[in-house]
Amino acid sequence: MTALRMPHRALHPAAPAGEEIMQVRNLTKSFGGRTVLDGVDFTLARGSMLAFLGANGSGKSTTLKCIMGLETPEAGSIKLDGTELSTLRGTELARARSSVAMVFQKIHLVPRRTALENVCAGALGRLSGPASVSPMFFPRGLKEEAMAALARVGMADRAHEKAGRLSGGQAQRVAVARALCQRASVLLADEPVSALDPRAAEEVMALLAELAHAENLAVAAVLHQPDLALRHADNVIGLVNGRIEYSGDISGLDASMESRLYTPNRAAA
Ligand SMILES: Nc1ncnc2c1ncn2[C@@H]1O[C@H](COP(=O)(O)OP(=O)(O)OP(=O)(O)O)[C@@H](O)[C@H]1O
Repeated sequence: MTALRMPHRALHPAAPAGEEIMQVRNLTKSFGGRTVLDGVDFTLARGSMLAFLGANGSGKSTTLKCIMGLETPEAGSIKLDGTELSTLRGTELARARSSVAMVFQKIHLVPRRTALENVCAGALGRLSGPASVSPMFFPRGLKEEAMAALARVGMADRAHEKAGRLSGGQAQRVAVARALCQRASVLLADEPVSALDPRAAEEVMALLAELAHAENLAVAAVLHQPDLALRHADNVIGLVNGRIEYSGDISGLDASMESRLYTPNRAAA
């Protein structure tokens, strides 16, 4: 397993830790007349990691999809850096969205491209001309930035390996490096470690927390394991049937709260 090597210097100078970068208010979404998100409120702050917990179907992924614009909420407000996303169109919306990166459970790397090329692809939103259509034309500065991002996640020595030859944990770290190369200030992770073995899962969670704190990223991760949240997250949103059951510091995630979040059909009873 590749050792994590993390220089302390931040890759991109950022705003002060603790600054609220995203405010979500009254997020409401239904599918086929069934409400799956019911007035969800939360804030993402730079320099901290928020974990979304809750039983299957409680609305965790739908929350992230609404933020990413992959689902359209019926009501609610999503403000990024103070700007309501639903008021933006075209290039303004694209620019705002490019500051939000996503990491998925099924790692979306191009397997026949190298780790370095995959990381460079994080910058596609700001490239133009030939560089935007072929890795052959990626500028040297971008490759240097991508190498720094790979070093940041402990993967510099695998930069020229095809992504398809990496282990799940290594591939997920490359996906995180791609988000760094996107220069995102918000990193959303939907079950980022569900497909990884326990040790790789621990390493990737530690990496996400370390990046949140050292790079001043606002990280939000959907997790299925409360113990991972306890070890790595700063704050928790606990959902039950699309409603917030718990919102606050990780210290409030005790055994009684866990049982409230995971008792089958509790809210439906
Ligand atoms: N595109 C869709 N069409 C219809 N129903 C959907 C759709 N997406 C999600 N749902 C439903 O919305 C509810 C919330 O789903 P969501 O995926 O957000 O839950 P989750 O908490 O992420 O669950 P899991 O832990 O199983 O991934 C579920 O009942 C799900 O079946």
